[in-house]
Amino acid sequence: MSEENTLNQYPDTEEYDLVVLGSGAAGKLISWTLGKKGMKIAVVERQYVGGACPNIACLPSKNIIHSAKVANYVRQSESFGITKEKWQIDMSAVRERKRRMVTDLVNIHHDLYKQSGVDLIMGEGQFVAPKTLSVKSSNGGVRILKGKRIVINTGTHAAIGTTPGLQDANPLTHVEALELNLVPEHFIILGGGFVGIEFAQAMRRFGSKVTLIERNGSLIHREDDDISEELYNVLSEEGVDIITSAHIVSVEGKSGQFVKINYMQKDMTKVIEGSHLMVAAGRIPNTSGIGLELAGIEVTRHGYIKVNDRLETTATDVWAAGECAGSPHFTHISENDFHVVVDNILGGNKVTTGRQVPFCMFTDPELARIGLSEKEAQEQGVAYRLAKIPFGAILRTRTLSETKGFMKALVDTESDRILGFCAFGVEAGELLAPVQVVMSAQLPYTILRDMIFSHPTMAEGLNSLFGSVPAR
Ligand SMILES: Cc1cc2nc3c(=O)[nH]c(=O)nc-3n(C[C@H](O)[C@H](O)[C@H](O)COP(=O)(O)OP(=O)(O)OC[C@H]3O[C@@H](n4cnc5c(N)ncnc54)[C@H](O)[C@@H]3O)c2cc1C
Ligand SMILES: NC(=O)c1ccc[n+]([C@@H]2O[C@H](COP(=O)([O-])OP(=O)(O)OC[C@H]3O[C@@H](n4cnc5c(N)ncnc54)[C@H](O)[C@@H]3O)[C@@H](O)[C@H]2O)c1
Repeated sequence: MSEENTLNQYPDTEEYDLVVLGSGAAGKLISWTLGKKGMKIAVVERQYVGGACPNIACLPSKNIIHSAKVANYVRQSESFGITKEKWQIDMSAVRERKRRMVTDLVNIHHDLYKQSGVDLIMGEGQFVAPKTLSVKSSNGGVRILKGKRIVINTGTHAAIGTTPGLQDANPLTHVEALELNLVPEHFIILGGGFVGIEFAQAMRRFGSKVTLIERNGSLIHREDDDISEELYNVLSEEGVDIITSAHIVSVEGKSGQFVKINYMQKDMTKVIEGSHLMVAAGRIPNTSGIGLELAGIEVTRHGYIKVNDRLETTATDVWAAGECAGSPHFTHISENDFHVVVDNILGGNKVTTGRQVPFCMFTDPELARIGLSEKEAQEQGVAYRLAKIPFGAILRTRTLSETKGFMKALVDTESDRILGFCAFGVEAGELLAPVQVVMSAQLPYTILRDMIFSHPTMAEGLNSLFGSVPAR
């Protein structure tokens, strides 16, 4: 549709310098940054002010996971010399702590929108023409917004799949699981990836019987085998039942009452029954039904918005950022997408190519990784020297009674550059940062080997790890 036709069809169109569809990590930061520079900006958000991270994903899940960790400490308190009489889990109070945090975070977001002068418009947005969106609010009102530029940051949602009976079982996703006000009797989780694993440990620590079902031969199957095995051991020791190589055939019952999972494992038909069912089987981009085709915006085979390394879509002056653009599914990456888009809107040429993608899975202990894994190095034919030490070798872990796990580093055989680092142990996520800095500055591993770190801190482990790199 031509610009003239659009204006004829929608005479009340409101004009903006920039319209952002979806207020995820990238979208909100782009809007606040450019809003403060004087651009006239509208952000369209249908439900979650600030996006998934503060409302239904990273932060509330880590809040609940921390309550579960406290429960675990209380359970083991005698081993720390603290005796207890009676204790119990009050899931309503657990949920209340999480809800208070979310409310505080949402209020902070509202303040930041006000300070930046950005119009936050609550409603469901969809394209009706190039760079033109209709926004339907919950009270039925419709507004038409046209942007000189558009950023799409609509995120993803949990994939439920087409397994017979699964939809009808009303399974929980992470959204509903974070709102539980009781401890499920038997919590079954489909999917042994990040979401499934983090929830499995937390719910077990609250006292549920937990069964984690994964279709691949191991948990987080893309990681190195020693990591998957150690994780399996940690979860099993805590009493999580893990079923791998399972093909779910059908589901019966309703989550919250009674569910029955019929599955095949090694050509055998098996059944598992429980009280609650959660699906954590991957993500689907929020890109269908939003009129992308009316705006010249193409999607990939998997429904992600097609972008180049500047995050430009197939339509001029339209960018996509975060998960909907197929960027790695982490908040810090969506935040990095914000830098790429803002830089490009302001005339720069920042790209996504070659950026670091660190991650931390918030099990206890944590799993953190940056750069190449051994699997990836082998697949790519990259030669490496391997250093690996148990977490028990770090004296700090002894003071905490948290000696489980190990860390390893891959160092280039020709130079002293660090190719990859992986830690599965207490505070692993915090150990990632110094290694990343060294990698990013292209410094030799010997910097970490020889650095004087305070004693007794976890960082001392980096002296030991890099002290064990085989000589060239
Ligand atoms: C349980 C869980 C835990 C996680 N934990 C972590 C973690 O610890 N660390 C980490 O880095 N990552 C974590 N992630 C991933 C992380 O949440 C996402 O990568 C992150 O939120 C980035 O999302 P985004 O910017 O792409 O968009 P989102 O934050 O998903 O925002 C998209 C927004 O667009 C809105 N929207 C969608 N369609 C429309 C429409 N048509 N009209 C109006 N609004 C619309 C949505 O309501 C939403 O608010 C977790 C994910 C899950 C599910
Ligand atoms: N700490 C963090 O940073 C964090 C935490 C949670 C989520 N996330 C992000 O969110 C993304 C999505 O997480 P996720 O766990 O939903 O997806 P995922 O892709 O990480 O894991 C999904 C798992 O479900 C399995 N699966 C799929 N269908 C199945 C079926 N029918 N039966 C059994 N198993 C099945 C897959 O094989 C896979 O192992 C993650 O990849 C990650 O990027 C990050």
